Amino acid sequence: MTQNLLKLDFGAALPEGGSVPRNGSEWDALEEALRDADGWLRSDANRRRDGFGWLDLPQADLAEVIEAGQWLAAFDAVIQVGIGGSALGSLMVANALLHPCHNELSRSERGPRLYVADNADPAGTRALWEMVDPSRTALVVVSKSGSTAETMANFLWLWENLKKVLGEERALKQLLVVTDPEKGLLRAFVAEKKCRSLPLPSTVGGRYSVLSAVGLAASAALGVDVTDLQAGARAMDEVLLGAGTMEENPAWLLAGLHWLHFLRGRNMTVLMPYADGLRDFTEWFAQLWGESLGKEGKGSTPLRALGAVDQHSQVQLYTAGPDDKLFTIIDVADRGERLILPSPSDASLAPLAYLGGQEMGAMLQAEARATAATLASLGRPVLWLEIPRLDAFRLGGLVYLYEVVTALTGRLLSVDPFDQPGVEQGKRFTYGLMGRKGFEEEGRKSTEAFARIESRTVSC
Ligand SMILES: O=P(O)(O)OC[C@H]1O[C@](O)(CO)[C@@H](O)[C@@H]1O
Repeated sequence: MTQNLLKLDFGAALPEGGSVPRNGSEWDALEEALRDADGWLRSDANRRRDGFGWLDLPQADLAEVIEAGQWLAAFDAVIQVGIGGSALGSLMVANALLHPCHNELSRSERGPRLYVADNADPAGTRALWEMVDPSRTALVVVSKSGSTAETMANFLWLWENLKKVLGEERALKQLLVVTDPEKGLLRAFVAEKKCRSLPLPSTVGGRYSVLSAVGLAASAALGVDVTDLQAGARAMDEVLLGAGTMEENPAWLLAGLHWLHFLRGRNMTVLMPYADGLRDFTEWFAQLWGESLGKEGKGSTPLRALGAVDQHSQVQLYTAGPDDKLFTIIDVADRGERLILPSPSDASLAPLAYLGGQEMGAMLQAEARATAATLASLGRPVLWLEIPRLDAFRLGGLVYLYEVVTALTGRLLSVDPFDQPGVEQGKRFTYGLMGRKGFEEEGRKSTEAFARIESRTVSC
């Protein structure tokens, strides 16, 4: 039974551009491997293991999250402090479902403005603080580990300033902490201060946490129907559970095609939605894909693109550069918004008559089709992923789909899609360079390694 979640056209993404090979072929072997990978992902043995907890989020009770969202909605502004998986999810949901204008922070007619402090850049943090009225602002600090330096730096500075303006007692009433239910520095802070908190289940990894309080609390405050978002993920899960071939199962298909193109040297994947609202979906995907699969020298590079914007920036490379990419063009069939273009009234603009009477969204869709057709005509592997409209239900489905695709692809690559050991060295070097006690050796090693970089210089 279709759930009207999406349509995925893959005719031009089959290796060698041919039909689906059968009978003991590479495709059959791959399908078998995907069946195993799916079994591994959904096995009872793994279900409670670290990293697998996101599979349960579509069924989770959202009462606490919705209550927190209602509490946050009473403020004029919500500052979410977090980085990576502790920020990208909220940004993606808010920018997809509310005012999808990629040059401005999310806001909704009804709810508060959402500000996301997701970098330790003093200019950004100061500017953000100066945009809000502290007495009408809630601070939401999100960190699974509770110790990420950038998040803690922003939290310390914003929390101390909030306390300075409001006094601790009142400031505590405007604070929400989202972190591990048992461990970590922030959990200790909650215990000490008895402030509001929501758990990020310990079996859920940061980049797989958008359908938890991490992505949903602020989204709910802005008026996003988080119940519908979750229902979309559940509907996608039902589709995937009921589909036992690559042609029926969009997760197996996407994971399988990425694998087949890896083997053929295409280790970059371009996600190019033709909708401003999905710009941050590509940012969210980039962390999910890159941090899950980039291991042991394997993995594929996620390239963020936005249609039609990157037609005027990257498409030259996509059409005439190296044939090392798999493309996914995402289109939204019904954009809701309609802008009919006027016929030019100025004589000098007469050559634009072809635009007159056109609907801008139809033009954007024509551009999406034209880009996909161009790539296909050049033999570049391209997928066409179409969602009926960009609403909470479809976004929930898309999010869950890509989480499953990423986990299955990790299994095919024989890497652990749920850890990220490669990020730790940089953090230790940072602590060393900042003079953190116990990291002296890391500081020395980092300075030594950096000396190689600055051993040769040209400056002007
Ligand atoms: O939620 P935390 O623990 O602050 O981590 C933030 C992000 O940093 C990382 O650990 C990478 O350094 C990501 O995996 C994670 O999403």
